[in-house]
Amino acid sequence: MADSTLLTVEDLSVHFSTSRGTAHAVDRVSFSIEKGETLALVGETGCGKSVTARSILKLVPEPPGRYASGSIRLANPDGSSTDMLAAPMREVRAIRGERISMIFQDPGKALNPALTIGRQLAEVFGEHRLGMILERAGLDPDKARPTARRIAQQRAGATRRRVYSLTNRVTSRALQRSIDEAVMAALADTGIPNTRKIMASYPHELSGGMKQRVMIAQALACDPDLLVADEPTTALDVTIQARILELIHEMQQRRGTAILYITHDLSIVRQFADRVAVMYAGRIVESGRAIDVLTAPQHPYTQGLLAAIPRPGTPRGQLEAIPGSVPQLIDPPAQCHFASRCKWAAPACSAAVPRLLAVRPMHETACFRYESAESVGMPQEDMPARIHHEGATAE
Ligand SMILES: Nc1ncnc2c1ncn2[C@@H]1O[C@H](COP(=O)(O)OP(=O)(O)OP(=O)(O)O)[C@@H](O)[C@H]1O
Repeated sequence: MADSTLLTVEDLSVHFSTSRGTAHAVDRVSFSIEKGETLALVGETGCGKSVTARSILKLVPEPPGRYASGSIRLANPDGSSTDMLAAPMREVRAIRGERISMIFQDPGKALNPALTIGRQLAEVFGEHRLGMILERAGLDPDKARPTARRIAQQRAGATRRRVYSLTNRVTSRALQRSIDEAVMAALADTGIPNTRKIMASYPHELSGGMKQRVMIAQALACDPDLLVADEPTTALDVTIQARILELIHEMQQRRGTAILYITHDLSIVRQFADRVAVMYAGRIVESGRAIDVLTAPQHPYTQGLLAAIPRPGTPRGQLEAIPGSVPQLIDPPAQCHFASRCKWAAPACSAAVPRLLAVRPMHETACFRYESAESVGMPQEDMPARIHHEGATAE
């Protein structure tokens, strides 16, 4: 693992047992994330983005899921690495929240139904942002650190009497005020009005959009090395979306956080991602720097996705949608999954799985058009013809 690499996913396959057979939700996926960079994972619904994201935190339910192959290695500060799939659960749990945090599509899963919002966020702040809390309270970190932890625990459920038995009353009040202020500010940052009322509420008392914002505030407060954001803003209106993206960006600047951003929205990729990986039917079919993939896409699927984006001034009905739908993932045949939807498909495409091949530095695509006929063992006439795309430099 290079010094600058934070996470390396290698040959990851995740299968689900279903009554109809084995669903190959993620099929031999490899990618890496550098420290501080934003990698966007894009693709249509059902192509395996969320399962990939959950695998990083080892959150795929087993059964029905199963990690069929691969490793997910997180670089440690001492130069070693932890394979999230092989590490003991105790170690995986310690990494969740502390080094990798996740914003889920469904906020319900990330919040504890039994605690008020104020209490669960206080715990996160007490655990992960203690330095900032102490500074704001005007306290000496060396003396006040254990006290602050206890107070955060108390806010998160321990008994008041126990905390007061352990702490000095004045320090305790200053800290509690500081934690509450930090929590309120974090909630207000995500556009939540009336933060005091929200802090006193339980998750079930909040709307979906409100819960989503609480979860985002919680994930950002963890100050992780890696934030995995799975369509974090889909349920939110456009102004709030822009604010959330700004907050994520601010944290990245402050902390050097790496981000895996999962989205359908290619305009977000354009604005925020350094690199992009395009997934189709469980596999990565193209990856590269965002600018290269967006301006000179090489895979017919990526080209189709980009052609389907509505542009200002495009008359209705003139958008090029990709014909057909994502194929079955149950016991899939060993072939290019996109062949049935591809206008350049040739016999070679149904005979084998295309490998990811560099078409220029840092830009790879899995399409037989970039293979030579000899390497695939096909007659030239059975190979798909290469096409030239505007801006492409690959021959
Ligand atoms: N618990 C499960 N049991 C069976 N199949 C599952 C399970 N979870 C996911 N899958 C399958 O894995 C495939 C990938 O799903 P995934 O949620 O990763 O897609 P996605 O690209 O994130 O889509 P979306 O954008 O809609 O979330 C889908 O075909 C889905 O049906």
